[in-house]
Amino acid sequence: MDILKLLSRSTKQKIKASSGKDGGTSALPSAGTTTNPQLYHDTIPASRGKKRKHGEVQVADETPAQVEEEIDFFVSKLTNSIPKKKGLKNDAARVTTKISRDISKQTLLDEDDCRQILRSHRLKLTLLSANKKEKKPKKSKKASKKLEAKKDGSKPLYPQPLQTFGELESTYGIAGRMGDNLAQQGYKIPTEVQMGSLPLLLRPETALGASADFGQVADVNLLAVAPTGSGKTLAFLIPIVNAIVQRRRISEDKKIHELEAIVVAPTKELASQIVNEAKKLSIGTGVKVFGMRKGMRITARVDEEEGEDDGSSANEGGEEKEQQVVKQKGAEAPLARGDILVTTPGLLLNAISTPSPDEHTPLPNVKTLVLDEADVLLDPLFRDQTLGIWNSCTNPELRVTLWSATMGSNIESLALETLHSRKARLEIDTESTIIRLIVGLKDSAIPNITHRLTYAATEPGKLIALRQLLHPTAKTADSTESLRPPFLVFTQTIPRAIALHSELRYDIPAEAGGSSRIEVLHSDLSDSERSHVMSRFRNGETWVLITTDILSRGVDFRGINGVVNYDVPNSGASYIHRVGRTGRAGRDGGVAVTFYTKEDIPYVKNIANIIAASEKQAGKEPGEASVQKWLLDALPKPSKEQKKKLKMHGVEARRGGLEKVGEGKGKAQISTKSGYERKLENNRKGAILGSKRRKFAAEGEEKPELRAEDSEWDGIDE
Ligand SMILES: Nc1ncnc2c1ncn2[C@@H]1O[C@H](COP(=O)(O)OP(=O)(O)OP(=O)(O)O)[C@@H](O)[C@H]1O
Repeated sequence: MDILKLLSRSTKQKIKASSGKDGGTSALPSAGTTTNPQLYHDTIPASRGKKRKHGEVQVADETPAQVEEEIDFFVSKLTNSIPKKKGLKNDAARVTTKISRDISKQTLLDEDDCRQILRSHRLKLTLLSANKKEKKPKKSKKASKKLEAKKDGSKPLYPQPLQTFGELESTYGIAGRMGDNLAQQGYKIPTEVQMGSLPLLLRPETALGASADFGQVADVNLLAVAPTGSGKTLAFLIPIVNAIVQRRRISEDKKIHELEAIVVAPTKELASQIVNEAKKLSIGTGVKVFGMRKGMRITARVDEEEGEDDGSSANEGGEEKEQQVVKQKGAEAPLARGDILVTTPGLLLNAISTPSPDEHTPLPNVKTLVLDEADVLLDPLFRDQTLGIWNSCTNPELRVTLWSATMGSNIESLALETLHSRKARLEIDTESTIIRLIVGLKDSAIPNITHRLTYAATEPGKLIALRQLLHPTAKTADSTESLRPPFLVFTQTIPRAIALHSELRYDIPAEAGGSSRIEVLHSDLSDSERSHVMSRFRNGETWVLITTDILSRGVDFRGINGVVNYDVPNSGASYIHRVGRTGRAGRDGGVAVTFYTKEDIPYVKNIANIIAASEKQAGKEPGEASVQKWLLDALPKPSKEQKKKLKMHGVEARRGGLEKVGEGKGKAQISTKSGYERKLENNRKGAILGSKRRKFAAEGEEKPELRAEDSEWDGIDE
């Protein structure tokens, strides 16, 4: 079925590739081709990149040609689902693994080669130290910069880059079964963030080799800033799963599961995606992964025989092997079992809360804490919840890794401070360091998508423009105005998403599936509705998904052709994450359309700058730029105050619902509260209920029931 044909009501359409190398429909992310997943592979001078032994260096560009992978958004992908039986079924995958293993049986690179390869992939690694900066005498800007680099202890690092997945086994000692699982899923070439982080997290002493002149290689903490869709999930999961597999290998009782790693993510959708990825990686390893659920008890240690928990559902009943129950929440509360817990911060914090508001029950066995979308998790609104979890991890060997495509420098210093103060509190006498890994240009949108910044003048103008994207007409036969499904549409608020959905639900002709092809997802829906909408969109039953910023971060839909910012995002970071839902894993052909009206003019310069930087990275000539220089110059620069207001409340004029076309002045003002205010209100309600509950608990009375919406933080929304 040709969706576009049906959507355009049989209007003939010529699909023009936006940026694909091979032209035609194949350049669309959902149309089938995937290129090298790496975004940056500048050439290395011929004299560089040689191994000291075994001749030629196996730089990523020279790895065996990547097999073009057919992606059909409308057919659920086999390798994306968890195979029911253990073991490799695919001979080709076995052969690939074997080849990669053989390739990588080589010695390590010297520092100079490492530097060249890291540079060619635009990887920058720096060791940051929590040592307080000393006051500097005033000097020229240049001189004082140099001085700071010395005094704050930061130092460039050139660790071994991971060049093939085969090296994971041969050089970094990951379990063979994990290697097989990676091959089975078709991973061949590591992305940049995987190249830079995996050696460090798996075997820092090997990765840093002679360059490791700092003492604390054992507890490498990492802050990674890498583009959207660049494979950060795998980069943080491989080391966690591997560490658990290795520890379990030498453990006397293999049936005991300790909670060893926690992954915190801002939304339920992202958390459940991570659970799924972790399970795929752990097949056949004995590692148990589970997602946090409301009311779950956390135990530090559980015997496998006490009941099976495949992690997909909470396990009822069961007794703890050891009396290390973190929180007793009633006999019928499900017991969380496993080695890796994936959670939103509110859910876990609730599970470990104690009668004292400043204290949480410790999680002594947790050795790795991962903050995915760390900049959101450490944003003032959610900071207390995240730091509450961080500080509850009392293991002296705790390693913390922070990941995002955007990271303010305040997050860096907050992370360093937290490491430092935690160590001081636990009287750990080692230096607090973080290795910062930056891939490409920090805080920028991916270079492999096409951006369109479209002036729609008014709200009705936006609706007309969106309909135009849905119903390409003969006049726009070059398809520059059309957008091929599947695509995502972002609005500023929940009411606007709902209103937009009801505006458009009959825009898809019945013969193309009708209103069932357009859906809406937001945090006011129940958990089951949310996961139902997600799976329908993932397997291609829904073509257009209208949503809020709840889906702007981390969520990975493999074959999305486009993103429409129906409402201008609240910040530059939000733009980067929203548009990063397309063009994943280096795929070409994604389109990001942003509508703006006269109300948005004070705020769009930021977005225009991000687009310009992204296009510059992509090597576009000034003539090809989608934002002309005159527009960049003409747009007003928002003040700090304006930016702050926008981030907190969104565009003022849009804080209600969607203005109904043709209704004149009678606007459909559905709500006057911004998402931020609603969250604050919810958090406040939650805090009041929480303190009431603690009071009751302290007095031995029955606690008041915590309602779902109070007990759980839904993450960023609106
Ligand atoms: N080495 C690889 N080769 C090919 N595909 C990969 C590789 N690593 C990851 N991927 C795929 O890339 C996609 C994006 O990965 P992932 O969701 O981890 O990105 P991310 O960096 O976390 O993005 P975001 O910043 O949006 O959260 C996934 O579909 C994943 O399977």
